[in-house]
Amino acid sequence: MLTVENVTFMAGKRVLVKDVSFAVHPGEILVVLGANGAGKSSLMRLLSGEKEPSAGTIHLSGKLLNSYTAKELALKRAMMNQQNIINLDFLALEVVQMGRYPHYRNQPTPHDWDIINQVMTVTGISHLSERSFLTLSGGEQQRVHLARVLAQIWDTPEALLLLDEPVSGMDIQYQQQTLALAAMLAKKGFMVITILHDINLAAQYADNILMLKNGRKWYHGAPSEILNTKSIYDVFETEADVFTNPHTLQQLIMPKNITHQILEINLKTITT
Ligand SMILES: Nc1ncnc2c1ncn2[C@@H]1O[C@H](COP(=O)(O)OP(=O)(O)OP(=O)(O)O)[C@@H](O)[C@H]1O
Repeated sequence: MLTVENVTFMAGKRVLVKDVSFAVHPGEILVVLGANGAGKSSLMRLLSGEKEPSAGTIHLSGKLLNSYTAKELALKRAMMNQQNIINLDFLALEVVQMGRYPHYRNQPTPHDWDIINQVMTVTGISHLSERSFLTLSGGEQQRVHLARVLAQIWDTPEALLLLDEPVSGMDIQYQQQTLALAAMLAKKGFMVITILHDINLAAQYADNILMLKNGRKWYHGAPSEILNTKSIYDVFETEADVFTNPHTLQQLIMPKNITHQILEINLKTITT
């Protein structure tokens, strides 16, 4: 279980995360939503142990997150960052292999290779294994990074999987596959926390949603409880219609067309 209690994070005098509390249980997929600059990535950096809270505590499996050694943490949580920059000329296979580094000494064992092959299959990148990472498209690179992160924790159920905008560069097929995979891992006992910008994907795949605004927890609960016109306006300052999909009973969010507002602004600029 992951327990976040009254966590605040400051960079200098700037408050990026303010007094946030929530818990995630094994088997749960939590989606973090919020406007640009709301503090989502800052929160993820705290949950991964990359940054320490300025106040409050984070416990992973009952132990204070910051008391884990780097090696222990590498076996208990994996994080896919928003920007994964690799400038060296590695093969896609070598990038995925990096995810297994914490598990072996000199060479990957047959078990490690088995996992590397499995994660490359489920992320649809087996055919890219001998390609130079630098020559891959944005969406392909993202899937290679996802495979690398999955390789790290694939054989550790109850591990914490942190995904910061994992599907942003992916086409609709891989968006669905990636989130279905995350949901499947949650069902196997992993704790999955993912930042998404697409509220419809959140409605489709989240067990719970955490909506942040100005670094604070604004809403937290099941999609059916918290996704509505008011919460979307509160958090995104955007008017949207929220329907219920008659087949799945999940929310469908349709932002209102605001072309007329933009035209008004442009018109004013042009005529002054
Ligand atoms: N080191 C820092 N020093 C000062 N301000 C920072 C620092 N890091 C982030 N910020 C600011 O804190 C706010 C939250 O940033 P964060 O990256 O967590 O937002 P986010 O919700 O992930 O946004 P996005 O959706 O655009 O990725 C932003 O306004 C950002 O400019």
